[in-house]
Amino acid sequence: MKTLAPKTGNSCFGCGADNPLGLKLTFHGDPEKGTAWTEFLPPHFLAGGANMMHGGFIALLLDEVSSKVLSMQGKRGVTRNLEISYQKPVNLSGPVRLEGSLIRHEGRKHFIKARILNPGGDVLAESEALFLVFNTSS
Ligand SMILES: CCCCCCCCCCCC(=O)SCCNC(=O)CCNC(=O)[C@H](O)C(C)(C)COP(=O)(O)OP(=O)(O)OC[C@H]1O[C@@H](n2cnc3c(N)ncnc32)[C@H](O)[C@@H]1OP(=O)(O)O
Repeated sequence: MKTLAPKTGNSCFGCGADNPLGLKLTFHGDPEKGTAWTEFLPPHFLAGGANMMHGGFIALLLDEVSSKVLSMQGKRGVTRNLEISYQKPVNLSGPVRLEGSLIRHEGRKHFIKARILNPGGDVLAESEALFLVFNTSS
């Protein structure tokens, strides 16, 4: 098990310590299994309408936990493709869990699935992403 905490000098909206507007998320994961996860209480400024999270922020969270699957393995890459299925509203009144896992990789191309769950375990949104990694030769 590995933990990635926000670092000084990183202004990433999702995980950096130096973005005053950022979420400052800490992630956990298993590099060998290719997984990453976190749990947090979404702030209300992520709202879209009513008490629901904005769909763009849902995409951000899925992208973020997907990228952390790679970070856990010491890999650096960027999102080439992100396909999202919005299944239920993400309610802003309670905590959410983000989960990501590596499906497979073909050289620099890494295929990663991710999802957002409520405390009851309901899947609210899920995604499949293609990341292009810059520091792998396998
Ligand atoms: C410096 C580290 C910083 C690390 C910083 C980490 C920050 C992480 C933050 C969270 C993640 C982000 O939001 S990152 C920010 C959002 N993403 C970006 O800004 C990336 C913008 N896009 C790009 O820069 C570029 O498209 C790249 C580098 C990703 C790829 O360019 P490229 O090398 O020219 O390759 P490209 O032709 O586009 O396609 C790559 C391969 O994917 C295949 N491909 C494309 N779509 C699909 C698809 N749906 N399913 C299957 N395969 C696909 C193509 O056929 C091709 O296969 P083949 O012909 O090779 O076989």
